Amino acid sequence: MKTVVIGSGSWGTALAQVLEDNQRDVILYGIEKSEVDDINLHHKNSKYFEDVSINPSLKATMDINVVKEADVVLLAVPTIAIESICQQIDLLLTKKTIIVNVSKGFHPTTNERMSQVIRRCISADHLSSVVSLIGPSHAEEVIIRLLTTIDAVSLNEEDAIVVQQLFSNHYLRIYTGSDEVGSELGVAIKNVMAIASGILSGLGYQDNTRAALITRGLQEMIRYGMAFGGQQQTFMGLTGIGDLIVTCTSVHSRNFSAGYQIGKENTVENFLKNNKKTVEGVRTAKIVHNVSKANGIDMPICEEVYQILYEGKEPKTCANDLMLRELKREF
Ligand SMILES: NC(=O)C1=CN([C@@H]2O[C@H](COP(=O)(O)OP(=O)(O)OC[C@H]3O[C@@H](n4cnc5c(N)ncnc54)[C@H](O)[C@@H]3O)[C@@H](O)[C@H]2O)C=CC1
Ligand SMILES: O=C(CO)COP(=O)(O)O
Repeated sequence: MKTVVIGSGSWGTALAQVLEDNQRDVILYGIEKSEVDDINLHHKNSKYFEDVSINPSLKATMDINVVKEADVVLLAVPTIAIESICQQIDLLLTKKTIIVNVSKGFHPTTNERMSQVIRRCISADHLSSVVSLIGPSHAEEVIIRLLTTIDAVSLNEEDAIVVQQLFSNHYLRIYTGSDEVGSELGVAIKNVMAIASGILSGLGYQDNTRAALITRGLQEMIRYGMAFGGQQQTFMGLTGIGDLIVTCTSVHSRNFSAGYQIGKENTVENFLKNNKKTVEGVRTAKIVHNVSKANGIDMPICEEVYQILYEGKEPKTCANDLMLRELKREF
């Protein structure tokens, strides 16, 4: 099985190393010469992983033609680049390929989930199926082989098992799943909750507040997910509560860190001016705002995050407004 990992950023590098560790036939494709050279020449990807040596057998390339012979192509690029990369590789693929998606979020203008974008852009002749490899997994920990569990979610169970077998090893355990809607919505919306969690920490709130945020945030994820056909049970799993916990509590999380800065400064201004990192929750907050309004889904935490990011509302006021909403039963 020849696998091409597209995207020499943090997650692409960590997952390509998993395959190299598993002695699979893998190559990493990148568009940044500095990243590709760093991997090939120094066995590092210093931009993302300071002082971490990666498996010296892992090779990277800037030649996109490597996808021609691929059986599996894993897309490890931000959601905003998924459509263009799919259009690009569809011209090169020569057989039915398993496309593995690891991005968490939505298409920036159509609001489609990632697997919907991939199915739209890769022609049927070139697509075996889409498998989403998603769950609680910071690249910074997978690259140093710390124990991690995630899901291979697909409408095609056979392909989900292929991906499960390909990636599983002593430090990465893959479960399979078939609730594509619930899983993809869970991992997308948890990024908005992670921004909220960071904001609350930045404002100085502590453990009680974070527990409340995670618990009530999960309820919003379930409400939104079930409105579009996701199964409640999925939100109790790795792509629901699992990913929500890791992202809302970790300093590795770029979404949490963005929120922390915004909360600490009690304004979004500097973050919007200076951020260069992949913070998927920012665009997701806008999409969740638009879609929940259009469909009458009550998403109070996501709405306050949207107000902070896009309407310039003060974080302190948002926290206060959430607390002073009309009182109600928990369930
Ligand atoms: N970093 C992590 O721990 C995890 C990230 N993810 C998700 O994975 C996705 C990718 O994120 P990261 O790897 O973290 O981002 P990153 O910011 O670390 O790296 C992104 C990489 O994509 C490359 N890229 C951008 N456009 C491209 C294109 N058109 N063709 C080829 N390469 C292109 C960039 O050059 C860069 O190397 C995001 O949706 C993120 O939410 C999911 C789980 C864990
Ligand atoms: O999705 C992730 C962990 O599961 C990565 O989170 P961040 O994008 O916030 O770093």
